[in-house]
Amino acid sequence: MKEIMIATKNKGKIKEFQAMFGDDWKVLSLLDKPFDDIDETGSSFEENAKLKAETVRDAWNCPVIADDSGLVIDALNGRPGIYSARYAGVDKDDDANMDKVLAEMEGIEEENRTARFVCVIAVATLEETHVFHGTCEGMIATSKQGNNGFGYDPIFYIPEKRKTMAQLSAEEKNAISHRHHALEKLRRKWTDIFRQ
Ligand SMILES: O=P(O)(O)OP(=O)(O)OP(=O)(O)OC[C@H]1O[C@@H](n2cnc3c(O)ncnc32)[C@H](O)[C@@H]1O
Ligand SMILES: [Mg+2]
Repeated sequence: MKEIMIATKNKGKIKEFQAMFGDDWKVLSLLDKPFDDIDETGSSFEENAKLKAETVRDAWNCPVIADDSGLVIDALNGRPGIYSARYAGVDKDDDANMDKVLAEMEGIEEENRTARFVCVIAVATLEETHVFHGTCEGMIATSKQGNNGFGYDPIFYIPEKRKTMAQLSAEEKNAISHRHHALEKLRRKWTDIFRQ
């Protein structure tokens, strides 16, 4: 089976990448092969995605993919943005992060609740690094709904589906998500990048 290393410790991302790559691939992550936490010191999704992919590539000398993603809310001037994982202070407390967003969005009218998920995938080969951007448009709900997915999915409402991202099945999310769109762009370049 073909293997690909994704420099992440996020179980939600790992599950989605495995589903999107399919059964021909074994998706490996930093949960399979431990790596010290990487400080996300970049000032954009792109910088942080590159940082994660290149740090692990340099350490292990093999091609590495990384994903930096987050929620961009218009009414909050783009916050939480690159700080999505640590928005409420403690790193990766999804409930606290969503509560903070819901509190900040209180009283904001429906038409001003527009937001998007952004995903930047960086592919660091031994020679160079490529980046691919994907977005998914939606609105910030007024309460949490649904149990699927991860992160901010319960408060991300998709008007076309009349559901939050967390109310979609994994298949439905993986057909429309920011991660899906970025991965599709990578797919189109895959043979150029890996020459295989
Ligand atoms: O850095 P790694 O190890 O990959 O894992 P992470 O969780 O820290 O990932 P990021 O630094 O990219 O932070 C992204 C945060 O944005 C949120 N997020 C990203 N993709 C999401 C998705 O598909 N659905 C809901 N929330 C998402 C989620 O809260 C993540 O923790
Ligand atoms: Mg992170």
